[in-house]
Amino acid sequence: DSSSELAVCHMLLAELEAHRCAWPFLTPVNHKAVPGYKKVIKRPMDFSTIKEKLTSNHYLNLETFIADINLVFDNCKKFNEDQSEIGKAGYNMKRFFNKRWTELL
Ligand SMILES: Cc1ncccc1N[C@H]1CCCS(=O)(=O)C1
Repeated sequence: DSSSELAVCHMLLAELEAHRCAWPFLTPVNHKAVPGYKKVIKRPMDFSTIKEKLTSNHYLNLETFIADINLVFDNCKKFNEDQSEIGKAGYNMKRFFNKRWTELL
């Protein structure tokens, strides 16, 4: 049911935030400090924004939550070179997330 799904979302988000490769994704990208980001990335997303949406009951179910998590990694892949530090962190986080939520299915 949706309350247990939301408990799963909280748990997954906590694990993502605790991951050693989470540092690029913990707060919104400062588009004033990152040239081109505002123009290129149409729907910015980060873990702190997801936590705020989760705690304010914005997510109706697991799939809307997973969609925002994947937006974080899709934005990362679009903007960052694959072999950059941030690009590699995004790839590691995506692999970790996919492994964890599929284990919960
Ligand atoms: C995810 C991402 N994509 C593109 C550029 C920057 C970022 N993240 C930044 C978040 C704040 C700290 S940082 O400035 O080192 C990295």
